[in-house]
Amino acid sequence: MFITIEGPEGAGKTTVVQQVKEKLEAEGLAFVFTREPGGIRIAEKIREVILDPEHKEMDGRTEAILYAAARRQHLVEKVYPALREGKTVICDRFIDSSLAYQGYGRGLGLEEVLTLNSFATEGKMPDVTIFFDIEPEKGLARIQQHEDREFNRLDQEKLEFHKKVYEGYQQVIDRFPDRIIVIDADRPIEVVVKDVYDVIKSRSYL
Ligand SMILES: Nc1ncnc2c1ncn2[C@@H]1O[C@H](COP(=O)(O)OP(=O)(O)OP(=O)(O)O)[C@@H](O)[C@H]1O
Ligand SMILES: Cc1cn([C@H]2C[C@H](O)[C@@H](COP(=O)(O)O)O2)c(=O)[nH]c1=O
Repeated sequence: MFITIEGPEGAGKTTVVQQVKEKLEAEGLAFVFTREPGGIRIAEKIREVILDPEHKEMDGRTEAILYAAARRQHLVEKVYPALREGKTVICDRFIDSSLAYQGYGRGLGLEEVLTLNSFATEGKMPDVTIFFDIEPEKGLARIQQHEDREFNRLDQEKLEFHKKVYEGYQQVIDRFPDRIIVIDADRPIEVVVKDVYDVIKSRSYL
């Protein structure tokens, strides 16, 4: 199974996935946890280039291509080998982030970004995607409460951009209703952790 986690900034993806990971590892289950952009050396370097707040001049298409390049390398080096070994891969963000952020947020268009990514992934899509649903204002407020968090180039975009990304996600959910499971992320962490754990456990052993 290839499971992806999606949602706006500050939705709680990283926090919840970490707690779910601890629960699953305690049960001795063979899951691989990873993230995009990143997860392997080359993709982490691409991540630094994309998210560096100093790179304000980055063009939207350049951004989309860099995400797709990081995705390609991550799939080939980490995701496919794990799937071939029969492991379930849980990835924090994947193609839907590109559709929402670059396709809608940057206005490049869903079809164009899908085409670009189809080249990078050779059509590979997640088996299941868990969408952390929270209004962008609330997600941003969460991350702003934490002074120690570094604000990357995308975090620093105006609220208007994040609202477009959120609308983009709604379009993506409408486009792929069978794959995407929406979870209300505006609830206490332990409740969200339980929902995500239940989905992962049930979907991994179908
Ligand atoms: N359900 C929740 N209720 C309240 N606060 C939460 C909840 N989930 C996460 N948080 C807090 O919100 C902040 C953002 O969480 P986290 O970094 O996990 O979000 P994220 O979705 O990974 O964000 P990003 O995509 O921007 O990296 C953290 O300080 C975290 O402790
Ligand atoms: C995969 C992917 C990510 N993004 C954006 C979303 C976030 O703003 C950052 C990643 O930071 P996180 O703290 O790890 O969530 O990158 C994007 O715009 N397009 C993508 O394809």
